[in-house]
Amino acid sequence: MPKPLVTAIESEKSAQAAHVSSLLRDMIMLAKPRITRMVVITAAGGLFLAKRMPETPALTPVTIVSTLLGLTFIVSGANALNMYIERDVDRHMERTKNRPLPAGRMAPRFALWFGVVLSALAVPILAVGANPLTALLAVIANLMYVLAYTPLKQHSAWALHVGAVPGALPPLLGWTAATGRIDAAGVVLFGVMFLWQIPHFVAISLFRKAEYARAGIVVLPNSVGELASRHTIIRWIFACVAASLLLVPLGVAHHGYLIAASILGAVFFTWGCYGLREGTGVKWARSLFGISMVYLVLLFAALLIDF
Ligand code: HEM
Ligand SMILES: CC(C)=CCC/C(C)=C/CC/C(C)=C/COP(=O)(O)OP(=O)(O)O
Repeated sequence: MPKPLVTAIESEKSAQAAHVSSLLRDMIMLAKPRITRMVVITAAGGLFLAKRMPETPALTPVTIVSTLLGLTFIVSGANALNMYIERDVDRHMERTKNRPLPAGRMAPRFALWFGVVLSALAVPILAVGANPLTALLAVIANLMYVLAYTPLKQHSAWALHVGAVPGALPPLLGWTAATGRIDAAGVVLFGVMFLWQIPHFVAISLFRKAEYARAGIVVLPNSVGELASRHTIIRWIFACVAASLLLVPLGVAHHGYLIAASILGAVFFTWGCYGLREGTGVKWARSLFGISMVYLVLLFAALLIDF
């Protein structure tokens, strides 16, 4: 075979390989992998915590794998559908403009089908591998995120409270996957997650308020102002920390958790209050966002380790 033909075939093959790997990267990007991973960690928290209850049936590997896989699929599907709906809005924000759809690397129909297929696949996995209640709640979370939260973002800062419902459901889904029931402790886990999301996102919207304004997304700092937003952060951190302690009287967590949750809560709350000082601007808001992540990871770790 003459050399130029071999070279042409090889370069064609390497172009195809590059195309496949870039498509795979974009499919992963559609799923918002870091948020999805964190959501699945909170679901795993609910699952393993419920296992501690004496009346919980033994957790089988099938239940564990189906719950975590089904949730990964349904959350990834929800994220892809959110990106499909927001493909034009995402073009206006620095943080989102390089996503596959606004950057023009992927056809919108592909993202739509990717989201629909992943979400649909999750339903039998959750219904059979865990139970129908878990599948039903997961579908509600998916629909609320895609059809209620996502369009509402353009119209009202209350979208945050709507989006916080699907965001808070995963630990309860972990709980129902293990127990087949909605119990008080599962509801408290839902409550902690719900309350945590308000300071998490108000902090983000403080350091990205100009971007959100440009994209036409209504966020608290642009509707009620900076100071009121900082007060909001403090109130919701307080409620979140108080709710986290309720797991102790409910008997699912013990002294080790109580100490850890109190210390973590005190740090989170103190840092929230620090935002009321003169001159704490974007840098503080960014640090509070970082602290919100560390708080959540360590709170769930303390819950699972407990002693
Ligand atoms: C209404 C609820 C929520 C809203 C509006 C929201 C919004 C956001 C936004 C806009 C970012 C990007 C921050 C930036 O870099 O500028 C972000 C990051 C993040 N969020 Fe949330 N979030 C919510 C709920 C959640 C939930 C429930 C979880 C998980 C349990 C979560 C986990 C994360 C993680 C891990 C990151 C960092 C991701 C990264 O570095 O790409 N969020 N969130
Ligand atoms: C079980 C199930 C299906 C749960 C759905 C859970 C889910 C995807 C939670 C994330 C919560 C959330 C509102 C994220 C931000 O979206 P955004 O649109 O504000 O973020 P963006 O601006 O980065 O697109």
